[in-house]
Amino acid sequence: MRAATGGRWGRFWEQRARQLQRQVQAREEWIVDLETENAALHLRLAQYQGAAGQSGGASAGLCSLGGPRARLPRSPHAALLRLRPVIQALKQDIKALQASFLEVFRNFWDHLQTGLSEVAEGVQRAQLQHQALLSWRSKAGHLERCLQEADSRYQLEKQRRKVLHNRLVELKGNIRVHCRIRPLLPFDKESEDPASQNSSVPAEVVHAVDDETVLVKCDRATHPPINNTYSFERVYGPAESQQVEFGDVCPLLTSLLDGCNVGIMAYGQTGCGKSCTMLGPQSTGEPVPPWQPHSDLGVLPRAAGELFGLISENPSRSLKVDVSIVEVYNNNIFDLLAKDGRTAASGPKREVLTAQEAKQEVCLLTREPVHSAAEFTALAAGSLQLRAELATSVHAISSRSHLTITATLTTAPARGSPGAHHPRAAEQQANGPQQPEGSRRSASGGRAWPGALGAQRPAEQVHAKLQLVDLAGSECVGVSGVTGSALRETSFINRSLAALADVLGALAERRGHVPYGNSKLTHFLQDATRGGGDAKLLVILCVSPCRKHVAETLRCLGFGARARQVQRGQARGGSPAPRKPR
Ligand SMILES: Nc1ncnc2c1ncn2[C@@H]1O[C@H](COP(=O)(O)OP(=O)(O)OP(=O)(O)O)[C@@H](O)[C@H]1O
Repeated sequence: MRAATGGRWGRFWEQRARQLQRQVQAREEWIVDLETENAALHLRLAQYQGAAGQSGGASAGLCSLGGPRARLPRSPHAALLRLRPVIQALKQDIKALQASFLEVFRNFWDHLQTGLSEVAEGVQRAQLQHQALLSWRSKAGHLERCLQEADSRYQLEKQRRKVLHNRLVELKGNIRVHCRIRPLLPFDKESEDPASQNSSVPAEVVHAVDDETVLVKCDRATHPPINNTYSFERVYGPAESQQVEFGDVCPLLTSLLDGCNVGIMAYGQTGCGKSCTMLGPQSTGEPVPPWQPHSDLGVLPRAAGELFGLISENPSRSLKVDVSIVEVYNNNIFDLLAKDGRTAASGPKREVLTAQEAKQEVCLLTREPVHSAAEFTALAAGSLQLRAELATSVHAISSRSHLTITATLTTAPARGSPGAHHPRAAEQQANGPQQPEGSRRSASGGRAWPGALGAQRPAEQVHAKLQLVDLAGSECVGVSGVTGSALRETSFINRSLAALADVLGALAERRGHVPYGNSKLTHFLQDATRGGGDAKLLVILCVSPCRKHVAETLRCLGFGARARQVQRGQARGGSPAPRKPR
């Protein structure tokens, strides 16, 4: 019983204990919640305190706006009254700020609008330009096609023109004579005797009547009157320029490129303008004024320019130009390019050899390759320094020799040509007879074909030759006043010129024998003067207008008239078949 009662009480207290334990637990949880809430309230309080601090600072700021003495009264109403003007001022400031902001904004807007419209215009312009570009491009394409067509037409016309040109040259005759009257110069007066100076006969007695006629009119008391007219292919008056004169020479260069040998020769009395015509005034020691650098150039530099211009128009032909320069002095031939430049005398003496087909060759003649007009002229100018000159009473720098500048045009050797495999045979073919041991350098010009004999020299084909000849002046010994060795020179000059006249006379009369061999000059110039064929010769008669030289002038014009009578056969290579345009 007691045990049962004790068990009942035990369970009761056990339950009670559990109940109390649960209550304690619930109270602890509640405390935790309260503590959490308390912490949250503390946090909010801190936030409120912070906000109150800021508004306190703002009101202090407002008070400071009112001035140093402004103090917020204790009553809020009074404080508001004191703050009102400040607030009004602030409002006005804000309005002004707003207005200036609006102004700035409006400006910005205007700029933006302008910028946008400019961009739009730019885009429109770019589109238009693009369209224009497209249309120009198509026009350019069209023009390019037109140009190509025009170019091929031009090439065709060029070929036709070449054919016509050659026919014209043939019709005019392969030997042509021009006459150039130089102006009256100060030294003409100085050299005249006082009696003539006072005479009523005009100082100028030679006149160009028109482009083809020259008149010599002179009535002197002690001489029979002269009233002769001569006709030539072209007559130049004293005022006509070097350029005009070259305009008539130029077509011969086209013939040269077509394969014809061309000779251009200045003939006349001493001091009447041969060197000036052929070489330009520099050759006479008179510098060209710098303001007229090209106006006075003679035939040589102009022909060199034209030659290389024509060669460059057709590079596929690969024409090469070799130059040789020779002086015929006292009936001896001197190679001016073989000169080593250190000795004062002329270059080595060369002899004329007559090779097969009666073609002349000068043994061991130096041939210097040139690649431009400038090189050509410089080479000629260098060798001119070596030319024999003398001062006579007619001309202060009188040339005492005949000068021949020869440009040989060669084409590259054909593939498989025998010469290409046999250098010695090629050498002999190009150079004529074999050279002696002692003179090997000269045979090739040293610089032109290094290692001359035995060296591999290609078998070139000679395409054509251009010979520019500045003859020594014929002169009347009485007028030129020369004596001693100069007299001997004059005699050689006059004899060689007489031999030239004889050759032309024989050609004009079609004699069986043409006396080329009578002088080294005529022998050397066979290529240029020989009839029967493949050469075109232009003789430029240079005459003085002066009354004192009238006798020599008449002789010179007579020579020209005789030269005009020479009838020669058709030029070989004169009418090439039209080629396809490039
Ligand atoms: N057309 C011209 N216009 C102006 N001056 C000229 C003309 N032709 C020649 N002369 C001048 O006449 C002078 C003689 O000319 P140039 O030396 O050419 O004569 P040349 O016939 O070659 O004489 P030579 O046979 O004695 O060498 C030079 O002073 C030259 O400048």
